[in-house]
Amino acid sequence: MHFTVLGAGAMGLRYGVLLQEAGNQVDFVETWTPNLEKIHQQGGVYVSRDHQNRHLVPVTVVTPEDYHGDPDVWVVFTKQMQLADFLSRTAHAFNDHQYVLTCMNGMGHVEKLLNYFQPEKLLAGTALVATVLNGPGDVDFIGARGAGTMNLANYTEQPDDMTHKIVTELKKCQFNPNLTTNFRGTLLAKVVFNSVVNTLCTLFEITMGEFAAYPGADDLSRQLIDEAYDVCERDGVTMLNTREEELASVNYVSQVANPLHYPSMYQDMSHNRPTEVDYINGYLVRLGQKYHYDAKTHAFLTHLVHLAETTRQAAASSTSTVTQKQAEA
Ligand SMILES: NC(=O)C1=CN([C@@H]2O[C@H](COP(=O)(O)OP(=O)(O)OC[C@H]3O[C@@H](n4cnc5c(N)ncnc54)[C@H](OP(=O)(O)O)[C@@H]3O)[C@@H](O)[C@H]2O)C=CC1
Ligand SMILES: CC(C)(CO)C(=O)C(=O)O
Repeated sequence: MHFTVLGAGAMGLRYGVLLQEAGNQVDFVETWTPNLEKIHQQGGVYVSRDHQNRHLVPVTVVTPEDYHGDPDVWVVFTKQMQLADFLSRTAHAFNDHQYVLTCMNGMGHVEKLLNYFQPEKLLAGTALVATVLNGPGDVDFIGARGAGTMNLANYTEQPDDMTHKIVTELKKCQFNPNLTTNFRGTLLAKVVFNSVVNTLCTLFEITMGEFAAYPGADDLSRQLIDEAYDVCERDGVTMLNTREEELASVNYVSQVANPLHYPSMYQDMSHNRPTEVDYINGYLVRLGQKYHYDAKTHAFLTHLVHLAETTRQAAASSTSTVTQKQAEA
């Protein structure tokens, strides 16, 4: 099959490189110039697994404007706030027979994708796998091959032949895909998970294992899970897990699967980039407001993340002003 990956960052590279290794034709489309330039200059991307075996994998990557292929499936892995720009710049290459698959965190992407793709060709899901971009053209797949899992569902909740073909290719890559027929329940399970783990680990600059080792972690998780479930249930979503199962999943992924991982939100915060919090905790707050439900803890955490972003960005820009003045003196 022919896959084109929109976003050659951490997760885009993980999916694209493994789909390519499984025998598919894979192209990448990227808007981040340093990444494009580095990959062109190196003749590919450096791939490691758990910081080991760093090796060069040849990949084809171009800007949206230079892309004129016609893939069977688009695989979309941008940050939520980058997606609208990616889509409008690549729109000339989209058509009605193409499928689109995304496992981005947060909510907001589905509506944007539906502006370009047929509802019956949209598959979305979640990826319980950690990946780190060390820098342009250099990616680290965290966790042993086949250790992670993913869930996916058709927007229409009606799998067709192509859905099964896509699942077969994902299986070959050992992504362990679980196909469900509950679209919103599948996506929101990960939003709830990320609203606890990504947000708290980011605020306290700790790994998932350090969070789970805190004796009060279950109390913190329960409060956020309860509020999130109160919101989702008001919206009529059939959640995949019970509240207790969701807590068990937070603990399993944090203690066993990825104890040493700093979630992707931390990776953004620590590099003074904006985070996806408005699409995770912020999404739950806005959804609650539709039903006059005040998701107070999620609102508070959303503010705390923005406060930390603002503080860090102000500190970074004052350091760069001082450095510039020293250079000029
Ligand atoms: N990483 C993970 O483990 C997981 C991520 N996801 C989700 O997948 C989607 C894609 O995320 P992900 O693949 O992590 O993100 P990316 O690796 O694609 O993010 C890279 C973006 O960050 C910015 N950036 C700038 N400088 C650097 C640098 N030195 N190193 C890395 N990035 C830099 C660039 O954007 P700019 O120039 O605009 O700053 C770049 O486009 C998101 O929705 C995410 O939540 C889901 C599961 C796991
Ligand atoms: C790897 C995982 C599951 C950890 O929360 C993730 O989604 C992230 O880092 O954003």
